[in-house]
Amino acid sequence: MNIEQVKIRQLKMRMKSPFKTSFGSVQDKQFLILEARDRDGLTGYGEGVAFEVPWYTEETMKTSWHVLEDFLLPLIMGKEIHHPDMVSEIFSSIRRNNMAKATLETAIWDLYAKKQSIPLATALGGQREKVAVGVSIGIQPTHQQLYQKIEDALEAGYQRIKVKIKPGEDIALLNAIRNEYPDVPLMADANSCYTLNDLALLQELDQYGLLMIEQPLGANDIVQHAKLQSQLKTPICLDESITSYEDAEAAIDLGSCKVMNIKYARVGGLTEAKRIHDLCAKHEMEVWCGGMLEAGIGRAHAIALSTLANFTLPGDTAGSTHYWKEDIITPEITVKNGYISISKEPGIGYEINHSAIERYTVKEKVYRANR
Ligand SMILES: O=C(O)CCC(=O)C1=CC=C[C@@H](O)[C@@H]1C(=O)O
Ligand SMILES: [Mg+2]
Repeated sequence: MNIEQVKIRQLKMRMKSPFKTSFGSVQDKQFLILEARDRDGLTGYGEGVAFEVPWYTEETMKTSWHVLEDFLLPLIMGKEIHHPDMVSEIFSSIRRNNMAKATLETAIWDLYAKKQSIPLATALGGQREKVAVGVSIGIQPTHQQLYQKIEDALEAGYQRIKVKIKPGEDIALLNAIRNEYPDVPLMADANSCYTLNDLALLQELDQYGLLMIEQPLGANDIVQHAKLQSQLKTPICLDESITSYEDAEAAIDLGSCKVMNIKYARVGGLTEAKRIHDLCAKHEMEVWCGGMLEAGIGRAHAIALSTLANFTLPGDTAGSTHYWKEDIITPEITVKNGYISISKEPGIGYEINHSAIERYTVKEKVYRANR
């Protein structure tokens, strides 16, 4: 592969309803799409998942664009790239900025798979023909509205329900859900809103039979989670804290979690996500694929990743209609009986809905390799 042209677009897409967490709310989602074309005229696509506000990680859509334009594209364009695994090595001189890196790295994985005429899932070493899917439900204005969302999700076949909790909306909320749905596979995501001072409260959550509690403590913490896990029955799942293979290694060594949420964008791309997956498999730690409220291109990458053997738990890879009136890929991603079937088409396995992309684009810029 030799990338001769890259187009970065900023898209603005309205979600069907706002997605609210302990740190903020999003409805008009703005994000990047990157198209990387190589000398043979084939194009790979990546999605930049950083939000407009740095509340999940330190990156934003704008920092991603800046880092791509000024640092990452110059390292890649016009260079011979034999395999996408080379990309993370090439990027190693640039610290962190993982979501920016993943935007370009995933486009190169898509391009690579298209060049080989194989599905991206196969290129990554995935073997599943379908992947199990759960759903993540943001904080709702009332319990009734939350129940309605849970009903809809169960009806659509989703295999587990994830709800968001925060101080003041935790015990009472889970209690209410468990009264209505005693047996539903349920987990709670705290997005780092507790500290070890909340130990007693977190221990109270043990009674609700949660599959896991996601990221209860600090977004960068690995040490305190180990202390907490040793005093909780509920398995801890780390999300924000795991930004690299080394973080995953430390969390396994210290016993900071029993489950890991792998988001390829949070760790800098599919190659690093695969390494973390393999490490977890070696240590018999189950993993699942997290989501970033992506549109179809980012979702397709996450779904391909989820075909690896140790993604044994349902991921946050809800189908297109869960968030969007119209997705930017065709066909749209559909969930049947709790599973998404893996496309046999080359690359991400979905066509790009160019007319939708054009309509949602608010800004774009083209970059060409210097010859
Ligand atoms: O993409 C999805 O469907 C799941 C989204 C989701 O739960 C999250 C996306 C982004 C930030 C967080 O709020 C949250 C998470 O922490 O996993
Ligand atoms: Mg999370």
